Amino acid sequence: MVRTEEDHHAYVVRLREVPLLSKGQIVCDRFRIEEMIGSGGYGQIYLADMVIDKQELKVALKISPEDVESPRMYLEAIVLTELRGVQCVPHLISCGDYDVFNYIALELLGENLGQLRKRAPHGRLSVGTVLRIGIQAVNALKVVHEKGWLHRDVKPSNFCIGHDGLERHKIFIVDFGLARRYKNPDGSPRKVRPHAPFRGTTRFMSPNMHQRKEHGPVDDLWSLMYTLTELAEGGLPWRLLRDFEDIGNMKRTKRMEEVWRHLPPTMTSFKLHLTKLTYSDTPHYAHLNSVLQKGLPNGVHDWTPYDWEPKTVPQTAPPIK
Ligand SMILES: Nc1ncnc2c1ncn2[C@@H]1O[C@H](COP(=O)(O)OP(=O)(O)OP(=O)(O)O)[C@@H](O)[C@H]1O
Repeated sequence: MVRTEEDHHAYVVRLREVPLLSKGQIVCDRFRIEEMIGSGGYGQIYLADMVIDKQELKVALKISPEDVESPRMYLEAIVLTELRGVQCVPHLISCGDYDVFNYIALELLGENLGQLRKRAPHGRLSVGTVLRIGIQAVNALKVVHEKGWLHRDVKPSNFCIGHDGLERHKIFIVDFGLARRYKNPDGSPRKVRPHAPFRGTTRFMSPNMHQRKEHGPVDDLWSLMYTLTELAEGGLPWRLLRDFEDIGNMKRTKRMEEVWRHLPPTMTSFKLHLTKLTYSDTPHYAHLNSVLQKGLPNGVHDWTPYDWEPKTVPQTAPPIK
């Protein structure tokens, strides 16, 4: 099915607003729908109860209409299968089809970072929280890249915190529907395409992606840098621009140091490292993490509560690995 741009817009609005499943509905004899907890351009996410061995487990059920979006969900299921056991990725419980939908059942997570930022005072998270998010996110991307995948849609709403308790101190990466394998089976990078099709979310994509250059691990890290900037500063300078080329131009010309009013000057080293990398280079993840670590305000440690956690977390809690 080919959709015009207006059709697609109407489709996305409908997906975001109108739940396709209703409370109490049983999906595949196993999942009882509670409520819709998220939606995007390609699907809806529900909180559901899954009955196993007479016990109930709360899960996230992501559904997507079985049409042009099917390949995206198949791809997501493949990537999540390969990433099973990786801590910063939600565990894939099962996948399949139901009625006119494809579905994947996932470990239930908490709110996404976009929601947490919008709810925070002045629409910003504290620097101590954002830099520690950055450290966890760099580690998460390192694992995904080492498994041979690029995420290609790194943005605040694609990171969630854990569902409850100490899990709310952890950051998970979600939505692998735009992922791409960039390594050959022997570990070498795949051949560079002269013209890489546009993928991801314009606001967060790297300057290279604006020029439709091949995506590499470095491009996910550019998107992470823009993600951290939005979380700490409350927005990105190009947030009101609509034109793809105008946004790309502003990314190339705007000095990020002028944008970082809350993030520390050490962020310059983060950006500098990215500017030196090309498609096939392996980023120096440990260097990026040490830059973020150095910028942490005095008195902020791994176990210091994040902005959304109660301030009563025991100060002796073990550091996050
Ligand atoms: N495992 C999960 N547990 C709880 N909430 C989740 C889970 N996975 C995703 N979500 C929520 O649902 C939202 C949309 O999920 P996702 O990005 O996977 O859908 P999408 O349709 O591909 O979205 P987009 O069009 O933005 O790429 C996320 O931002 C997050 O808030």
